Amino acid sequence: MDQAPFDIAQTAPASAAVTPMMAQFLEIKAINPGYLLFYRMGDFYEMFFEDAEIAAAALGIVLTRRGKHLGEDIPMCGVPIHAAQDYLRKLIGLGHKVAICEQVEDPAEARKRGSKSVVKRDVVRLVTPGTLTEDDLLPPREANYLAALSMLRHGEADFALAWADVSTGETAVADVPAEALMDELARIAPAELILAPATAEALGTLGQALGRVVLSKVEPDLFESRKAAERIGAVFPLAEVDPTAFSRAGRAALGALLAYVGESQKGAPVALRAPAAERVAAHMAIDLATRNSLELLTTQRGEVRGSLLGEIDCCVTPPGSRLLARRLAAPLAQPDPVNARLDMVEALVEESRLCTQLREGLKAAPDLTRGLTRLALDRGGPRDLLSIARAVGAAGALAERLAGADALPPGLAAIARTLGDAPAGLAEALSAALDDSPPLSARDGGFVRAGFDAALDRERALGTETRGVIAALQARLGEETGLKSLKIRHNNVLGYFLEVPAAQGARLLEPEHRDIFIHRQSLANAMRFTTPELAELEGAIARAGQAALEIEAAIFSRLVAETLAQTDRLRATADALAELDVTAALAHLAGTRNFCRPEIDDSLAFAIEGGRHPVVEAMVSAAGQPFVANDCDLSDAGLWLVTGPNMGGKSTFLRQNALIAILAQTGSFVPAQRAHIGVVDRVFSRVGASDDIAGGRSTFMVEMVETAAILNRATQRSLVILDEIGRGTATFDGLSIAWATVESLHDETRCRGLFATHFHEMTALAKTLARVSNHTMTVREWEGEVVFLHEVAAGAADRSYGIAVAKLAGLPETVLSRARHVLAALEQRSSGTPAIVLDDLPLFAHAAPPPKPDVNPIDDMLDRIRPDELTPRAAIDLVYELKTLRDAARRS
Ligand SMILES: Nc1ncnc2c1ncn2[C@@H]1O[C@H](COP(=O)(O)OP(=O)(O)OP(=O)(O)O)[C@@H](O)[C@H]1O
Repeated sequence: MDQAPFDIAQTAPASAAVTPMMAQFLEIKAINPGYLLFYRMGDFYEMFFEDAEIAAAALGIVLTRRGKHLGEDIPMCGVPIHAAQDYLRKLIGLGHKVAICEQVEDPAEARKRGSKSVVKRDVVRLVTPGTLTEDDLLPPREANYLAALSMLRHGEADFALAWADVSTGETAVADVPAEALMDELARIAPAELILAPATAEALGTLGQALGRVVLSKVEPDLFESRKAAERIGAVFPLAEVDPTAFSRAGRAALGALLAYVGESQKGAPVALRAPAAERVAAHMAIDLATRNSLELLTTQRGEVRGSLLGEIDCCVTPPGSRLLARRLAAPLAQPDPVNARLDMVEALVEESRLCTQLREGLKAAPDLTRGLTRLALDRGGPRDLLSIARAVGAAGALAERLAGADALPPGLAAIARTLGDAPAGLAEALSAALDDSPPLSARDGGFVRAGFDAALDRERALGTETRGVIAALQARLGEETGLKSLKIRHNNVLGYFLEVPAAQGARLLEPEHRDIFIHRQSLANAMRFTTPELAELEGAIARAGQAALEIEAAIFSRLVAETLAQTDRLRATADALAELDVTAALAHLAGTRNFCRPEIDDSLAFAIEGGRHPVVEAMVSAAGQPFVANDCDLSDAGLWLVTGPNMGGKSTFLRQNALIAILAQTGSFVPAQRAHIGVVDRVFSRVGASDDIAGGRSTFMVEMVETAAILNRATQRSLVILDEIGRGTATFDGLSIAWATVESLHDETRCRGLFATHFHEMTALAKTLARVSNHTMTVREWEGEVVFLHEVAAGAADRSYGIAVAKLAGLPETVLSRARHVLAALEQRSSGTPAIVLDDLPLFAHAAPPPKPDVNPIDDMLDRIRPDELTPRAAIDLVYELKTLRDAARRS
């Protein structure tokens, strides 16, 4: 511990030059710009100057002042070490980056250099949103990506992205054409994106659209592609990763990523896996607006609950959930790999007993990847080792279970082989050595099983025996001194000591005892002593404890080394476990939610029978209502114009078809009776009129920019979902834009599409455009009320029932009746019948409110009475109240 933690204050008079500690602080701060410096002082991390102001405000902790620097007070705040993790989580969550600066020498060493010398400190770790490895800083079921974006103005690719989840080691690289950049970033959704300042500038305001991503601008040097090759070579063996296999931009991005991760871990090895080279075209492209509108991984409020992922995630392990999220974010774009996944799911749908058993078995498999990474970074503990042992054990059992099944599809057979190849010997060695519930950290010992190591058992026995001897000593000294209340106790400050009540303490200071009892401390009620014999026993316990700790530390290191030597097999095991979990979860989902296997091929089919929206269905059935399934056939460039009342279910219908395509290409069964889909290369889903105030674009501007993106980028293979495009401007402008958009999608793009609109005029398009057809959400009118049937039928709606919906929403009757009046006039005008022009309507002359209905207050009260719920007392009160009402009525 630092002996002079506050020497900033002690040795810095107003006029003084910079103190040695302040000099050290400033030097470390200068080489870590952009980071809040957690500066270790004793049991606290302290922050100074602007860091203190930022952290105090962010964490809601007290900002104090301590000492002076160049005549000014130094703002300071601090967090205790034991709670540092919580504060770190908060700061990182707010997008801050933190440099952890520890004391890196024993204070005794510093003292040898002179009483004023400062303990050496150094930054041991940079904590940034993208480089977290600690379990309590990471949500277990979500990946946490760090991405590096490189930009080449000339060359093989415009941009390249390299990204990694530092906590699991998963790494990937992809060349990304400029037009696909935002889609890819939306897919990966990194927590932190590193880029050179020039790249940031080129992105301009696009960067803002990335939402919660923390942008870390770094030296352009980091992206130098020649240095990158060296860095790649230093981290991965050439046999595993050939730097020349990547494009120049890809190398630059990967090199920068490795450099940044290396720097953040400060000398610990970069524990990443050989990067997978990803092809952008291999995935269905889904841009950010579509992801948001379809609420794929999170809702628009940023919650998993209520999103598609939240609804379908039945995985029983966190790595399974992470893999499912990754797949859902990047559905495949070729039929074969999709069908291979579907074969696996189908096999488990058909073998539901096997599926249940596998899911049970998977529950026993802890998350081994994150533990493995922590061990590689020297940040792991005995619990991580035990998790690995248990996961491998579970893998073995699952492999056996799979081996018992016949005719597994190739994907499941491969999983069975990998699981069977899990390092069982290692798991046995770990389980034999480790206690069943070991502590988190190896530092305190106590995690090696009794009977595992003879030398350790001996030292432990010595400690235990000596404790027995101490108990005997207490009894003997009590006898010898005649002080029955004499007790031997232990605390962290004094170690072992004898304690007697204060009144009896004086006896032990008398000459006959003085040679044996050495006074240590006087308290109000007690006096504390030691004896040479006790000191010796204490020494023996400490030596045995120390020796035991050293033996345990050596065993731990050996086990870690043995585990890390199996890294490749362990990672393969982890991958197979996650894939099995996802497959079994999708099979379970298909079985419990009545999903069907989609037929996926190269055609341009899009034929859904009895399709449902998985999230709305769950919501509606939770409320005890049935969900109405609907067909949709857009095969061969069909465009459906969907009209119908507000609240009729148009948006639900549109989105459910996009979700069915996404689920199908993820390799999942789909909520439908039958589905035939020719692979979709991109899905666009737009809802008219949502604004982007933060991005500085008006409602209508957003709508038009997005419509332009669709018209420019959709292909014949795309699926386009447009929900009320054109509603954000004057009726005729909106109608003409919507009209022209549908024509262009029909004639030029020739994609499959669904278009919901309240512009009934557009239904005329079906007469002129061959593949446009009209569909409507059916309603029934009953006693002046509208009943939504949620059924899609051929044909066009004749009205929007907006006023009926407004009534449901509780608009006052005066406003409703006025609206009906205006509507009738407008309808008359547009149908060309006798001209009531709008000017004729007394627009601002409100109709008088309808007279209040005549309610007799006595009847009203009687209606409200529930006799069975009345106490005798309340009944009497009621009789009085009724009489009062009757009297009042007579008077009026
Ligand atoms: N197929 C269905 N079966 C049962 N209930 C449904 C169905 N579709 C929609 N609903 C219910 O109707 C509500 C409104 O649906 P939706 O938002 O799709 O209507 P809409 O026609 O798009 O309305 P608006 O034009 O006002 O945007 C949903 O929240 C859901 O509760």
